[in-house]
Formats: sequence, structure tokens, C-alpha cells
Amino acid sequence: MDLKQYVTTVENWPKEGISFKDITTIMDNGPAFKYAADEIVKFAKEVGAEIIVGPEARGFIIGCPVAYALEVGFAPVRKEGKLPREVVRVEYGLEYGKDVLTMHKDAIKPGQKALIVDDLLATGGTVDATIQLIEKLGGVVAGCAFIIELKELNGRGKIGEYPVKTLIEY
Ligand SMILES: O=P(O)(O)OC[C@H]1O[C@H](OP(=O)(O)OP(=O)(O)O)[C@H](O)[C@@H]1O
Ligand SMILES: Nc1ncnc2[nH]cnc12
Repeated sequence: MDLKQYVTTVENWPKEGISFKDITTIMDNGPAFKYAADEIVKFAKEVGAEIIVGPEARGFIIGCPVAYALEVGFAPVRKEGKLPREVVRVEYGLEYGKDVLTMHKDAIKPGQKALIVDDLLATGGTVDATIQLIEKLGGVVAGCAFIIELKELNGRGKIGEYPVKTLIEY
């Protein structure tokens, strides 16, 4: 399937100079959404994922169907102040801002193989912070999967040697 045709590009949003890739037009198309999730499920099986880790909010949208299909758990990565129990925290930079990401201290078991799933890889700030959170918890990063990769922002530079799967490139 040519998944790219279902992505909508919105220029100069949310700020001047940003070319925003909107995945809601993948999500509202049943076969396109299923194809995207199924491709990530295949990768998750290859890398032996035992839990899916998804950053708020769009990482929940694509991460949860992947976890459901694999019959493994899903651990949310949330912005500060959203998780009710003890957390680990990491500051990170975005293509258009700065924030803090957190995970519950018991979200990953020591040695558990975690696959990070998100809609889009831009500067890699979010995935870098998520890798740090998983490793602070004693988890093992099995790989990282994204629907979209913005190549010129070189997010892969932040991922290093971990296996990466992306379905669409710009
Ligand atoms: O590679 P990066 O430069 O870190 O950018 C990618 C991240 O940015 C977006 O999330 P955002 O923080 O905008 O939050 P949202 O999913 O709640 O919209 C996107 O869903 C990724 O998580
Ligand atoms: N250009 C972009 N489009 C959609 N989500 C993003 N997150 C960071 N950069 C983005």
C-alpha cells in the first residue's frame, strides 16, 4: 500500500516554517490504519518486543493497536504532571519547543525488551528521552518504529545502534 497518499501536509503549522505531517487522515481510513499497525507489528516480532512504549499523544494512537495485536502490554510516556504515581523524568527538545517526559517507575520490568512506537521521527528529541527513560528503568530497547521519518532533521542520529523501522520518508 502507498501509505504516503494518506498523510496530509499542513504548511506553517503550528509555527511559521514547520511543515506539519498530519496522520489523522491515515487513522480515519480503516485499511490504511490497519496497514500501518500491521507493518509495525511485523517489525516488533522481528526484534522480539515484550512491551510497547508510546509517547503522548500520537504514540498512543499507533502504539496501542500494535500492543493489542501482539498481546503484549503498553507503557505510556507522558508529559510532566500527568502520571499519578512515582515517575522517572527526562527533559527533551522538540522541533518546536521544549518539555519533560515521564514514565511510572514500575512501567518496565528489569531486562524487559521494549519497542518504542510513535507516529513521527523529527529531531529525535522525543525518542532520545524515551530511550533514556526505558534504560533508567532497567529495560532493554529492542528498537524504535515510526510511521513517518523527516530525514533532514536526522533523528536517527539520536537513536544510534538500535534497530529502526519507518514506513514513510520525507
Ligand atoms: O523527533 P521529535 O523532534 O522529538 O518530534 C517527534 C515528536 O513530536 C510529536 O509529538 P508532540 O510532542 O508534538 O506531541 P503530541 O503527540 O501530543 O502532538 C510526534 O508525535 C513525536 O512524538
Ligand atoms: N513536522 C512535524 N509534523 C508532525 N509532527 C511533528 N512532530 C515534530 N515535528 C513534526
